[in-house]
This record gives sequence, C-alpha cells and structure tokens, in this order.
Amino acid sequence: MPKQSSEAVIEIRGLYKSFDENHVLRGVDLDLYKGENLVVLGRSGTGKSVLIKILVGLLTQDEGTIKIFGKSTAGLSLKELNALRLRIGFSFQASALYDSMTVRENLEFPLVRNVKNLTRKEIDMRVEDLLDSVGLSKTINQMPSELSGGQKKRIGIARTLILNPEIMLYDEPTAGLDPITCIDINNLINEVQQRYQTTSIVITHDLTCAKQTGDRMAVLIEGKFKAVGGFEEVFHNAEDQNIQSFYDYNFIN
Ligand SMILES: Nc1ncnc2c1ncn2[C@@H]1O[C@H](COP(=O)(O)OP(=O)(O)OP(=O)(O)O)[C@@H](O)[C@H]1O
Repeated sequence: MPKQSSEAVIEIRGLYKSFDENHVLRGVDLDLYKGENLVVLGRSGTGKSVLIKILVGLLTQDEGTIKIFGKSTAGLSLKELNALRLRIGFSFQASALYDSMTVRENLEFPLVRNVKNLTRKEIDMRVEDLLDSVGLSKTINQMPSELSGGQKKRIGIARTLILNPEIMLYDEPTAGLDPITCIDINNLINEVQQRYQTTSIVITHDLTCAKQTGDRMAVLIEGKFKAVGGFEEVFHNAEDQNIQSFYDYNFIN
C-alpha cells in the first residue's frame, strides 16, 4: 500500500443531515488523505450512503463544511460543481450499467458525453485499456444480462475509471457477491489504487473487504465517526461496545 500523504483531498467538518426527525449525520468530521484507501464502516442505515451522496452533491447537508481539493464546495457554481464531479468517480452499489447497451457502449457513454473531440481510435484505446485493467477484455461486445454479478461490478468500476477520476467512491463494492469474488473485487480496488494513483473511500459493512482494502478505517456510529485508524488499532483495542459488537457480529456471520 502507498505511503500515506499528509495532503487532505477531502476535509469534512461538523456535518449534520436529518430527514425530518431522523437525525442521520450528527457532527461528522473526516479527512481523506491523498493516495489512501479509507474504509467507511457502519451498520445498515447509519448514513454511509447519505455521506457519499452529500460529497457528490446528490444531497445537501443541513450544517457543516466540505473542502474538496482544498476548495469549499459551498457556493460553487453549477459549472464548477460539474467540473469537480468529473474528478470524483462514484461506483454505485448496484453497478448501474445500462441494460440496453453492450459493455463497450456502457464504457464509452461517460467518455463521449464528457470529453469532446476524441477520435474513434482514442475512445477504443481507452475502453480497451480499462477492460484490460479489470480483466474483462473478452466481454466487450456482451450485454450486461450476460455477465455475472462480479463481472458487472468490475465493468461498473471500469466505467467509473474511464474519466480518470482522482477520487474513487466505492459504495458496497462486495455486496451480494460470493466470498471468492469478494476477494477479487478487493484486489481490484487495490490494483486501481496502485495503477491509477487514486484516493478512495470504500463504503462497506464487510470487514474482510475493509481489512483487505483499507489503509485506514472510519467507523460511523450514531451519526459520528467513533474510531478512525488502522484496522488493528480500531478493532483490536476497541473499548467502545458498539465497535466491538460490530466486529464480533461480522466474524460470527
Ligand atoms: N432521500 C432520503 N429521504 C429520507 N430519508 C433518507 C433518504 N436517504 C437516506 N435516508 C435515511 O437515512 C438513513 C441512512 O441511510 P443510508 O442509505 O445512508 O444508510 P447506509 O449506512 O448507507 O445503509 P446500508 O448499509 O444499508 O446501505 C436511513 O434511515 C434512511 O432511511
């Protein structure tokens, strides 16, 4: 794993978000350092996806500040926000491939839409390079319905990478996969980090995924990060009962 930089690419301070009486985020502070894979852990419904959606502008916080690449996201114009979004790749929980498009067309779509004046050859090279990176060159003309769950996840990751994002956000990358395929996806996340020098947030409640991919863990409990640090540091010395039971629960199940 790469040496952790001290340069924060995302700085979150005092973030609050409620939906009516449901107070989901209650004072979230977090720094994401350049080059690291930071795993955000938390039980179902604790607000992990809400946090990610706020980061990519799909939801707005009630209170608190976010700086991305040193710049506050508050008051950005639509143009600036769109430019920022292109630097952040969001790999959705459900891969979100277009069922009516081939793998090639799925990968081309964000490229053609967002990067002007590319030649056919440049598009083909980029698509082929990304498919090669995720080990699925042979699927280029297949439809998503012909792919396994693990292959869909890989194609989803390739599609997210096609715009060369500096930050990758993975939402439950191993959800619904068998244990061996989970290991493949975890390895892929690490390969992406090395090959494309990305900085990532990996959202999961899979502790194996957390251990294999995370340089640091951040555990979201009751709307706040209760522990942030290396896997051993967070789990093996956990005094907080919530963190301990989260660990026990994962290893029993
Ligand atoms: N758009 C919304 N409107 C109202 N409530 C919402 C909305 N989005 C999320 N919530 C609520 O916020 C809480 C946190 O949801 P979130 O999806 O972030 O959980 P999570 O930690 O990602 O869970 P999981 O691990 O199951 O994906 C839940 O109680 C959910 O019902």
